[in-house]
Amino acid sequence: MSSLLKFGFHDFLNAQPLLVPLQAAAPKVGWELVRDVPANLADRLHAGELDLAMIPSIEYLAHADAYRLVPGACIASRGAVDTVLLVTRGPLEVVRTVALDERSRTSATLLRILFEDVFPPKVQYSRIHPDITHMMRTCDAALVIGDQGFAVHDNAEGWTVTDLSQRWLELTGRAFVHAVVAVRREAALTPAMLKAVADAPAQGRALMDSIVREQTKKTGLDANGVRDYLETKIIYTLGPGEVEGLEAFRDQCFQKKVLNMRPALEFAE
Ligand SMILES: C=C(O[C@@H]1C=C(C(=O)O)C=C[C@H]1O)C(=O)O
Repeated sequence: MSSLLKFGFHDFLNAQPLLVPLQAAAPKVGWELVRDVPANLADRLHAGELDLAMIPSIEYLAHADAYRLVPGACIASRGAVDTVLLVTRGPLEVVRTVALDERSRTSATLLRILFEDVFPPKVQYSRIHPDITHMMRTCDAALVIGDQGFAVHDNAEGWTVTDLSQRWLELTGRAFVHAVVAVRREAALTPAMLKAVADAPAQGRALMDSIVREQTKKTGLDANGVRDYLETKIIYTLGPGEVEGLEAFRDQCFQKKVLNMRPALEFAE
């Protein structure tokens, strides 16, 4: 009897509609869920400590030779997502230093792609703990992802907030794929595992009332806001439009030399 596969997942609000059904499936399909922040999950999958994981999409693209995509589920958005935000004080042309949320890999890359021609040359990036007050005290701008994003919308400091997914849509006309489920090539997924991932978006939708109730309690956010975010901002199904968005991101990364090849997307089966 083989041991349980280790399946890494982040714990942001946006992950809950996938995380809840995948956790419920664990005893039946034989995986153990491991929680960590997205950047750490990427490093742990790369090191072979995890067999599969929801990782930043740039990490899948950068290591496509070692991974396959698990079909059916992702974290994507089309237009304003509300939680992947560039916060700036003053005009963009004078930005010299940018604090990057240390948990992010995809949004940090998207930021460079979107703002390369807008920021003055030689902008300095540093990865730091996602505390917006600290970030803005130490840098001219900050990239915030995940639940921390909710806190910056109505800031009293007069900061300008730019939604990166909205910018991406304006630039490309496409959805943006923030994170995907990647599996190491040597790990074999059973048909039950593949089905559990593919079914997770629909199951998450069916469980939405209880997820909204629980997450409202946990985060202290407004219940309608939580529901709107999970039901209308985040896209959980990796469909043809999301695959096109991921390919467009890959192509932009290749053009801007963030990637040194244009890997074909290969799915686990
Ligand atoms: C939509 C979001 O996408 C997240 C962004 C990630 C990244 O920048 O690497 C990783 C996981 C995603 O859940 C968010 O942060 O709210």
